[in-house]
Amino acid sequence: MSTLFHKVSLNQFALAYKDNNVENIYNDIKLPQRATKGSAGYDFFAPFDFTLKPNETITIPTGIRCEMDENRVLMIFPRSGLGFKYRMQLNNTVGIIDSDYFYSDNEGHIFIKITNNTNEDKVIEVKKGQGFAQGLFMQYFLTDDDDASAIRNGGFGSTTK
Ligand SMILES: O=c1ccn([C@H]2C[C@H](O)[C@@H](COP(=O)(O)OP(=O)(O)OP(=O)(O)O)O2)c(=O)[nH]1
Repeated sequence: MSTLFHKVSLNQFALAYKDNNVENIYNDIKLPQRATKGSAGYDFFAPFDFTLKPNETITIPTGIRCEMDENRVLMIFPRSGLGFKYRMQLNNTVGIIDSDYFYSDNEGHIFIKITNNTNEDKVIEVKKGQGFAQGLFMQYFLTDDDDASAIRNGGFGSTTK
């Protein structure tokens, strides 16, 4: 039984983050953490600075992968602060990280895609190390006649034929 965040390898991170400075950015990546004893969400920290003008979108390679038991799922939500102040939104509304994603060829690298959906013309500025999304672990259940047996490899529609 385990539930643990890990970093993806430097090579894997470099496939998604193409920059001369990739090694420094990678070394500074922090594993998600809860802010307080009673917090439900593990904050995901920005690996680098980014700015989003109104209606702009960015896909953040978090550098993080998550190992968890088969009956768990990690759900990614916005942090309330950025949502309340700026209408920052996840493009998929909620990110679903499946337990078998960890074993994908991409090491289960978690991507978080967000958009500045402001209706007040606000610019979102997120600094490296700032929490910009949060992940919640949940338990899920199966139907009595469930017989899913396919093996996942990859994300975002990889199991859709
Ligand atoms: O915001 C997200 C959402 C998903 N994923 C990864 C983890 C997840 O296990 C995988 C597949 O996501 P999901 O099941 O939501 O996508 P799908 O479009 O239903 O594809 P699939 O057929 O691969 O299940 O992509 C992310 O990295 N970030």
